[in-house]
Amino acid sequence: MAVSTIALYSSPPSSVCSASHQISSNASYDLDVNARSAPSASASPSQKPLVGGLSCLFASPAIKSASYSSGAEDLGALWHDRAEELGSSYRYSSLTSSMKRDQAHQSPVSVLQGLNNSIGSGSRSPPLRISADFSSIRSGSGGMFKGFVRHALGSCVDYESSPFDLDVKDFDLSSSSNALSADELHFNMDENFTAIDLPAYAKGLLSDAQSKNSIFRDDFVVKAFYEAEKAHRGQKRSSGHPYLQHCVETAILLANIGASSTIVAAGLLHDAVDDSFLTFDHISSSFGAGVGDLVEGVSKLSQLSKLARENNTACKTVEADRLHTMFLAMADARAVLIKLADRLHNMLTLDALPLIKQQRFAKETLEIFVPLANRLGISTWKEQLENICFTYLYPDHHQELSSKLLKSFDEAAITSSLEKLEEALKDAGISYHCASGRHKSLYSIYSKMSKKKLNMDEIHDIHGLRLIVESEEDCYKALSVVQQLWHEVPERFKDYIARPKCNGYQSLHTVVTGTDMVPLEVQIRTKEMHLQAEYGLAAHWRYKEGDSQYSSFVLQMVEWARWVMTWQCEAISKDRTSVGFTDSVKPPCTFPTHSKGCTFSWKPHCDADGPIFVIMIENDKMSVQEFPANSSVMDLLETAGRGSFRWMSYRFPVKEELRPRLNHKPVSDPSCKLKMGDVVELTPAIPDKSLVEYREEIQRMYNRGATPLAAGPVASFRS
Ligand SMILES: Nc1nc2c(ncn2[C@@H]2O[C@H](COP(=O)(O)OP(=O)(O)OP(=O)(O)O)[C@@H](O)[C@H]2O)c(=O)[nH]1
Ligand SMILES: Nc1ncnc2c1ncn2[C@@H]1O[C@H](COP(=O)(O)OP(=O)(O)OP(=O)(O)O)[C@@H](O)[C@H]1O
Repeated sequence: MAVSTIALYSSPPSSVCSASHQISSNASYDLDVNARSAPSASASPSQKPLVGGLSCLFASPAIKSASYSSGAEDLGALWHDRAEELGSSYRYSSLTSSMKRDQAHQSPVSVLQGLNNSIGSGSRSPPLRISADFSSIRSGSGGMFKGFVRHALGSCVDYESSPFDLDVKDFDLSSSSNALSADELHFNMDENFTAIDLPAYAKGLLSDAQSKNSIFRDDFVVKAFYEAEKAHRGQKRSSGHPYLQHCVETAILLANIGASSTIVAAGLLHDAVDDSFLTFDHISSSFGAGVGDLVEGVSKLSQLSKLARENNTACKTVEADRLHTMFLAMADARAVLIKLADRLHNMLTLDALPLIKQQRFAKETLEIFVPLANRLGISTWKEQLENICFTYLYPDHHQELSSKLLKSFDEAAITSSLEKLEEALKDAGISYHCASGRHKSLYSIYSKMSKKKLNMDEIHDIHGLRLIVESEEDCYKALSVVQQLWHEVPERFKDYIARPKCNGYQSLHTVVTGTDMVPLEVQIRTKEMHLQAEYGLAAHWRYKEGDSQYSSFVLQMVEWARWVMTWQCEAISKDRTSVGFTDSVKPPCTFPTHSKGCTFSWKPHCDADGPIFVIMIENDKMSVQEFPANSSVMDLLETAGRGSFRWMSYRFPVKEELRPRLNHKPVSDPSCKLKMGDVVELTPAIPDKSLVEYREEIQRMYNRGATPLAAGPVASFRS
């Protein structure tokens, strides 16, 4: 079966998203990544197919606005960095907690809490390839980070005096202009649970989501929408837009890559616990532990990301690498996906924040989230994130490059070249699996120019075609078709089939002068070679990360995470099956279930000695530490202790006693085992002031030649 895909961006960029389209040379050559999407005049950015590595080329705020007409720009720039901006943006109203709870009880969602719990068994639509019973997955405490989160958020919640104060006219919901009216909202749940219970702006959001993706008509997802509305009622983002809008846009991004209803529901609820009185347990009991665990996982990732951002942790390569690994290994890979969608929407609406914060978030996104999207193989999101970061971090370079490229991007040339190639292949009787074309993204061009010290004319793959054929022989036959169609640029031919790269990468590359003299890089490979180039040793994510030496632990984990993505996201799964990847029905390695039974979490079974990465906070400084498998808190204290012999100048080591807290709770049993992503805070048992006094006392004694006494305050030290 052949699949033709071209995903391009129009110039001017206002049609970037709606220009995504496919060419089916045969009706059965369908690669409909938006299978569930309702027809929509304005496709969202994430409706672009993943095949071919799509790029969002123009990420400047103005252009973004033009591009994301389906919703994102309507939010304006609304990101509220909850933990950082609480004072300025959120406030408590005069409502007391109990009043808030009462209010919650009267909300439509309380009606739902009595619904049959089977609704909470995860997805109404069955998982794509393997059926999984999420209801059997329990989260344990369900609130490990809750105290931490509460503490961090402080007075973050802005409860309006009336949940219905918000009126649709207060918000720019132009994205809903073509949406259904509230009366037409689709759901079919409890008869007491009607659209009338929703404030007008929320009805607009729901109908808008339903018009974009039919998964928002799924009862389970609608129920999650109501719960999210209840949780965020009255809350606004920095720009004044309702917080719920962010949750819905995050969920739409997930829906548009074909995520299951469990993931979409968790996307709607991803901030519900951190920002309201809802608990993980409540979410688990209402929606099943699958959703509860995901929301908890996202919350934990958010906290770690905030810590890392505040400490600028990821600026060090080693720690950044550890963070990438930790993020993937500590949580269900689907939680990482939700966190990425959350970050993408926040980046799309970054304008509302002050410059310094825009840059801090852009830097963190580039250091942590882009590599995660790369590792998960979500290339559309990766490229959008990169391009947005580029705009904020290097506005001058971005401006310069985009103005040059505006002139040279020629997607019409790619479309016509692809058509021409397909026609010629047909005439020559060469069958192929997939033919695709892509523009290189602005940021990718910028990176390549910086890394290789090239100017723009020296980048030959700004426009590229890729052909996946059946056999090696067909590769060469197709090459000669290409050579007959166009002029080859001298010295640009590479035969990585005859001479594979060290990592095993195989493909034929040539650069031709295509239609209108646009240089066109053509890659030709078999599907086995392609799988190697996407998922194997020569995987694109590894190629893009450079020369890193990965432990088998990291490699297995990424492979696992990608497999989960394939399994859980229709679009990615179609991408793989279009080139004949059939192994996606089973994990690439025999992984056991997660300790709490979660089949989506990675566990280093194949390599039981894989390291554990732990966040250590000592003297208010955060670091990511690596420990061998099965290490305990005691082992960590030993390591920390080694760095804590503070007064070596006294010629005897004095180590302050450290009081560890594990995930915000005092440690009662230091032999307890550390887990990936644990946060260990080390605080001296002795207050700072006393330490100074003790130090002076010891110094005095030492000067007098006396032995430090074991009695009194000095007893608090142990060497
Ligand atoms: N997945 C994967 N792709 C690769 C690898 N090496 C090269 N490629 C692809 O091949 C393209 C060009 O590779 P080469 O022909 O070797 O070109 P180059 O010398 O690296 O640079 P240019 O010729 O300037 O593009 C890259 O843009 C990638 O798309 C690899 O190890 N893995
Ligand atoms: N000629 C091509 N045709 C179709 N897709 C391509 C082509 N070259 C690369 N791609 C895909 O485009 C996506 C974006 O790749 P990107 O342009 O960032 O890097 P690259 O071209 O693969 O590498 P480099 O920047 O080192 O040349 C990836 O999914 C990649 O596999």
